[in-house]
Amino acid sequence: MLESQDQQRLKIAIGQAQQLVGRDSLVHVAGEFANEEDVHELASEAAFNHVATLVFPDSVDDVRSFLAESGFDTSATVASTVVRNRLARRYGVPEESLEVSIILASSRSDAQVGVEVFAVPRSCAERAAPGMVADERAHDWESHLAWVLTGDPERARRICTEKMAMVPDGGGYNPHQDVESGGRSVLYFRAPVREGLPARFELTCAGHYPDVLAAHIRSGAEAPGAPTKLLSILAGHWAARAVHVAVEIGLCDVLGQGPLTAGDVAQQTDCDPAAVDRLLRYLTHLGVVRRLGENKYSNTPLGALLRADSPFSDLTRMYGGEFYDAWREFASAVRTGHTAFSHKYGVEHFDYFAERPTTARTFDRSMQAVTNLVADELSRTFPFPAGAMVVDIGGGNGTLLRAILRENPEVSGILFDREHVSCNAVAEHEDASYRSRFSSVAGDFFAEVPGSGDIYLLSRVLHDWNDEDCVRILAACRRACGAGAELLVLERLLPDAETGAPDISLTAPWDMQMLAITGGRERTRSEYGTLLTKAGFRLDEVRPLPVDMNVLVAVPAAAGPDGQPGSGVPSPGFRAR
Ligand SMILES: C[S@@+](CC[C@H](N)C(=O)[O-])C[C@H]1O[C@@H](n2cnc3c(N)ncnc32)[C@H](O)[C@@H]1O
Repeated sequence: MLESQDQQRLKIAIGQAQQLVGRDSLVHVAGEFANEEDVHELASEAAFNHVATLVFPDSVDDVRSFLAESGFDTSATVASTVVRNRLARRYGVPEESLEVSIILASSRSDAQVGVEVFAVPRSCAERAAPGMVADERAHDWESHLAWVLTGDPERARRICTEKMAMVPDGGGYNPHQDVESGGRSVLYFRAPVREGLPARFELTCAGHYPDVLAAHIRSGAEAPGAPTKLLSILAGHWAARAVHVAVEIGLCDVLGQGPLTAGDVAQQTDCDPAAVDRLLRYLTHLGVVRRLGENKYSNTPLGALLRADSPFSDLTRMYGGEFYDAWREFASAVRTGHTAFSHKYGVEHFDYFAERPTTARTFDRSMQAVTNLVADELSRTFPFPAGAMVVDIGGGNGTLLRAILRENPEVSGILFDREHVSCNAVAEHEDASYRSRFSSVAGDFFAEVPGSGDIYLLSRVLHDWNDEDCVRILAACRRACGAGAELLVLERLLPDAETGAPDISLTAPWDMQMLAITGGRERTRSEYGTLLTKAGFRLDEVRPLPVDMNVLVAVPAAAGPDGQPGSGVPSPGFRAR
């Protein structure tokens, strides 16, 4: 069924499309810029194509039926990648948890009246991110107007930004669309708000224009919004502090019991009512909480992640605690190349944890936040073969190994980590159903790692270390593993420079975290390939995982480290596929 809000949304999109069809539609939306000669020229080279909107039906067929009843023919459904990615980022959920379909529709009476509908089944949206439906309906972030260009895209881009006060808002190239014309390029803009029209514009044209796209994406950072953007960057640590304080005072825990007023929250957290009122307003702005009727607040999906039962609350404590204090010394890290952490505490962070059991536990739990998001997908991508022995090197408290052992009842696992970490981990797995298949070994991965493995895991270990140390860790794995073993390296990847695409992933900020805290770095695929080769492995393939993570699959090369023959005990030759 289509709820009345969605019916209304589709009716509005159809009405706008009917209104905009025709040669002068761009002039129509140009508002105070409608008299510019250039705008008229651009309008003559830009055919209105569609109005896009997002709805939450029971099923995609409900959208088709509604459009058919409204006099529209619909195309085959296509899976969306761009809108799905944006929604996943906005709500902090894995992309895989969202089904987003695209339905293109054109009016039977005038084929130029086009509507593009993004449809997310309501049950899927509510399951993945409770509150998404209401948020999207309230803010209308995904609606846009689209034109197809026949003229020069660079000229069009300049007219839009210089003559129509539009702000570049990303773009892309899809080689799979319009294949016979060399693919399709898309430029996105944010436009001055015009009463009743979406504030996002899309210009598309056949062909690939890498220089135009690069200039457009670059200028997004330099556009008239730059001062505002700079101010919000400078205020970035206020956001991190506010979220950290929300965790410290247990704000999201009390809101987890149900909607509360600022006064209730202040009372239950033992804080100043006026200050909490203002904090809640800022947390609303950040999307952590949402304001309901009767001056009550509730957690958004983001706020729910900050409750004490979520490892993200431990991550927040780490980032807002020792790591935040270390970041004050970031200038020293940039000047010397040595970690800000060691400047602050006089010792590197893993040694610091070894001396402080409580902080170490918080760190180990904090690692679970991301590991939980990738563990299931890894188990799905690699059906670990029955009888295999999985060795998780630097496996922390065993979250990843636990997911693998639960999912694969015929698989056994060894958790390998430093003494203080593996001791804690054993206790955590004591009552688990897979206990008889789980063992924990303490040691130092620079010296030696367990030798009986068929599949070795290095999850978010290598990015903690410099190249030289990585080769030492990998070489220890290479010495331990037999010819038929496999090594799975889980890491984020920096883009290889030659793609020229802007890096909007989480990898670049995390590279700074590695510089400040661990002394390691994030790397490109080819940089990991080089390290693996040096240690006697061959990088075979890379597969994506949620939250910008990847699994790099490597196998022992014929020669061992630095060209020496491998010396590991031969394994039975299990393959993780
Ligand atoms: C960033 S954590 C990753 C934890 C886990 N693999 C995950 O992905 O959630 C890095 C791990 O390496 C471990 N580690 C650091 N130095 C080590 C060493 N010399 N030998 C063994 N483990 C070490 C740390 O204790 C920590 O658990």
